[in-house]
Amino acid sequence: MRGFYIGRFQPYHDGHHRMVEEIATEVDELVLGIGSAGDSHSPRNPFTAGERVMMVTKSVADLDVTTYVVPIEDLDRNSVWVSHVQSMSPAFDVAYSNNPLVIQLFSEAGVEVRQSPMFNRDVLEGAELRARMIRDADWRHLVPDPVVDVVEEIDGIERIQRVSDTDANGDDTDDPE
Ligand SMILES: Nc1ncnc2c1ncn2[C@@H]1O[C@H](COP(=O)(O)OP(=O)(O)OP(=O)(O)O)[C@@H](O)[C@H]1O
Ligand SMILES: NC(=O)c1ccc[n+]([C@@H]2O[C@H](COP(=O)(O)O)[C@@H](O)[C@H]2O)c1
Repeated sequence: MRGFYIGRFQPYHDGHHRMVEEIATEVDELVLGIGSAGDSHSPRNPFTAGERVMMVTKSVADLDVTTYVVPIEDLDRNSVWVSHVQSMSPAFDVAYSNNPLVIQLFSEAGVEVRQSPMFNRDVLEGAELRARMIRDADWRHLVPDPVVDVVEEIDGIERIQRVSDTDANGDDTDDPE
């Protein structure tokens, strides 16, 4: 059986990784969708699709499941998003998500959806990780080790601090959703 799990992974963190580890116990193969793949260099989406492909690929390398990492760009039309996903991904039998819109769209399209518990959500949240990166607070213990390496390789802290400087870029704030 093949599963599908999509996130923006800005950045990929230990909450995502816990979810992937749980999914790996239920499926033979797993497609990891890099959502909002066209977005980067903004406070909410600082990292490119390619950079997120590196974070995810290196983090799941040791898991006992075959994985495929597939960037998926956003569409203006929610009603055809599931078809768009299916056109970009290896075929899958079950989708995993805790995102209400994603759950609704897959369910309406007749795709089985499974949810997982939220792990340590007070800190394991992308917005919290990005806020820590911006203010130089400790974030490294909240992500898999390969993500630290990728952020360093791409000079990601300098990037997120620069694009979050409201004097330089006030049009895409990272306010809580
Ligand atoms: N701590 C967590 N435990 C379990 N699932 C999580 C956790 N954090 C996020 N998820 C789930 O992972 C998927 C992808 O989430 P996403 O990439 O938006 O991360 P996020 O931490 O919610 O980031 P952001 O704050 O940037 O929205 C969603 O289904 C989300 O509910
Ligand atoms: N119409 C669309 O393009 C559409 C609809 C639902 C989800 N998505 C994407 O799926 C991903 C869902 O991941 P999150 O759970 O991280 O929000 C996001 O990148 C989101 O933009 C896109």
